[in-house]
Amino acid sequence: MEAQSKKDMRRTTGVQSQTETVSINNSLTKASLTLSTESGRRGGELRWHISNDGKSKGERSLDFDRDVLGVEVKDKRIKLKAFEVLQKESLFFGKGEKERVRKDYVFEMETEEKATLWGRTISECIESLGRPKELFVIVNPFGGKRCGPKIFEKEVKPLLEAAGINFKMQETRYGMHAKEIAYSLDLSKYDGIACVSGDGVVVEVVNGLLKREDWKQAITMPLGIIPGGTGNGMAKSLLHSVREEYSASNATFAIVRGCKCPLDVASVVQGDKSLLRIFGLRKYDGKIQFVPALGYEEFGEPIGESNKWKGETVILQDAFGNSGGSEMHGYKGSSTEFEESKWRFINGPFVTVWIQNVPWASKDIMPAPQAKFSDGCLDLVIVKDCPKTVLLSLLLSIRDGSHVYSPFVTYLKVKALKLEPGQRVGDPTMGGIVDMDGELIARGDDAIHHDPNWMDYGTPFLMKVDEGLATLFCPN
Ligand SMILES: Nc1ncnc2c1ncn2[C@@H]1O[C@H](COP(=O)(O)OP(=O)(O)OP(=O)(O)O)[C@@H](O)[C@H]1O
Repeated sequence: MEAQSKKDMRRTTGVQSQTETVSINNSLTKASLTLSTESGRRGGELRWHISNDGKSKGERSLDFDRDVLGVEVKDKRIKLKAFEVLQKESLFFGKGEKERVRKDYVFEMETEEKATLWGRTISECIESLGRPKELFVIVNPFGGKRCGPKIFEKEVKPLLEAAGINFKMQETRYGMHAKEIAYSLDLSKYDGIACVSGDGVVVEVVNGLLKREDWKQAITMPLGIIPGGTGNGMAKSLLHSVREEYSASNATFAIVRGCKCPLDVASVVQGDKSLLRIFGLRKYDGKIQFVPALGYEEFGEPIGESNKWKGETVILQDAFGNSGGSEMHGYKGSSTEFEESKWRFINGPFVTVWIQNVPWASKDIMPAPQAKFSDGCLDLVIVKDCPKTVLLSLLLSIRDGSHVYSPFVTYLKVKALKLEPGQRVGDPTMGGIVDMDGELIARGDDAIHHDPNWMDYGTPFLMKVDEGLATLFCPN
């Protein structure tokens, strides 16, 4: 009989179910273990009756993919380590974002053999989901409110342990350390790199991977983002897309589950300097030239032949910021040429220009509601010069993305973009500030301290996108 059950459970297509008597909290009930195979992916759930004083109180179930971190068997007992959804009810809007809670369910089977068999079956089912087994975790102790190490200890580590994921954790010791780590890490030992940080450290990791000789392979390493900084637009964008509550533990669970999605990588070129960035040029005054994406060809004005953008030679810096010249290895930026494309332009004055690849710039600012992780486009959001009262309401509406309906906002998708920084709006003697992922990269005023790493404010920037070059762990 047991051999037969085992054989049934191991069939690889369709749906199989088996029911057993189990004891939960000293009360006997029936539980069904169901396995299914859909498009080669195995799924499964455990479902059981709840009763009180002999009266049925309905059913409960745990889906191994969506709700369970791991399983443990001891003697006749099976422990399912769950991280299950509690649907929060919002007073005004019905169902709110999904909140998860950590809970263990212990099922006592009739015999040790039955517990071993079900435990093994559940464990095999979870293993077939393609979850990571070994993770490298980078923690920025100086990100945001400097809570990275605490977030790791309290929220990340317990979930990784419950899921049986081995990890090596390293705190960054100085700026750009994450880039160095990604540059030299033995990637063959890991199934992913998780960052407990803001978006800045994730960008460093992408840049570090792209500087490697083996960058083509290295950039396929899945990256996980657990919010621990001030600018956590990526984590917010990922969780919000599936209505999951924005939290470090939900972001960790997305990594545990092992679903992946592609991520566009934007390269930014300025003469012989170059930066690779995922998204996020936040403030800019001046002129914009662009190659519109399909469906956005009517935006702006056409550029005459004589003013056409000619492109620039891409010479990247090496992993640690030194210009390497032609002998340098690593990724050389997007190779798509736009010289023959139909460039268009929009001139200022602008109040703000946002260039995003993800909808959220931080946990409560959504400048680009239409942005997609991997559509090969940059979302360009231009706030034109407008009265101060309008600007104030725009700044408020940017929290839910409704600013895009304002007549003072132009929103379009572009394939390539050239920025020519101009003077600050309202003060022709001052230049603006170019800020990327919250990091100052160029400024046009007479700053007392001029950082040698800043780009030249007067020289145009060219941005291009490499569609789906990197890979992210995502919640679904
Ligand atoms: N130990 C450290 N000491 C100083 N700087 C560090 C350290 N570790 C990382 N950094 C730098 O901190 C910067 C910001 O990191 P991160 O994105 O994690 O946090 P953040 O709070 O969102 O920051 P920001 O809002 O400034 O982008 C990165 O540029 C990184 O190089």
